[in-house]
Amino acid sequence: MPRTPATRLPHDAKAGPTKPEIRAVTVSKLGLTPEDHFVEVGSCTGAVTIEAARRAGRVTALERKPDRLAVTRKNLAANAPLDADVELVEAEAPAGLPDDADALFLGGSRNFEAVLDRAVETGVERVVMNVSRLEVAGRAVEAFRDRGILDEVVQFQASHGYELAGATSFDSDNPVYVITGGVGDGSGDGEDEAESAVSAERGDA
Ligand SMILES: C[S@@+](CC[C@H](N)C(=O)[O-])C[C@H]1O[C@@H](n2cnc3c(N)ncnc32)[C@H](O)[C@@H]1O
Repeated sequence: MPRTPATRLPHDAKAGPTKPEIRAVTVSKLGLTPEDHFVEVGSCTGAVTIEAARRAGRVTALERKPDRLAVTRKNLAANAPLDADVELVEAEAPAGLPDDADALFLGGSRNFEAVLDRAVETGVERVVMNVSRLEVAGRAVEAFRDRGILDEVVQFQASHGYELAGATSFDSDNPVYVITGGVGDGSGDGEDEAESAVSAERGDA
């Protein structure tokens, strides 16, 4: 199998990029295939957009800040050729979200509840949201659970080794919460699951 090229990000934005280790986990959770229409909220540097464009057939990337959308565009060009048809949209989601997404990634958290509502309405199969702030992560997990679309929450924290006095010490990145779910995949049976878990803990028959 040909080796996936490294993602080049010569152009910088004020936020991002999502770190390579988190991108690897994110695209794996999204399970992208060439049949998929992948939609991203908050493309910023385009780091996730580029990796998704190597896997999905179609990519729609939304970014509310025009200067950051310009960075997405430039970094995409720096990684050409990419297999997917890529459309960049300047919009603050849920505005601008297409109705036919198979996989949705929320890298930006503005209006995330309304974005999740749209995901439910339009039946998005796979939804992944990355959050670094604790309070937002808590609200986001509740929002997935309330809509019956929560599969799992994984917290990642990578540390990078560096040489110190002939040995290896580590610099740690901030932790990131990767929340995954989706519509119609049998996930998140909401109240039923919650009730059985509580019963099991209480030792009910
Ligand atoms: C943490 S950055 C995303 C980093 C990106 N994954 C990368 O690797 O560069 C979040 C971005 O989402 C954008 N954003 C937040 N909420 C948004 C929304 N509802 N619609 C569109 N863009 C949004 C912000 O402007 C910001 O650029």
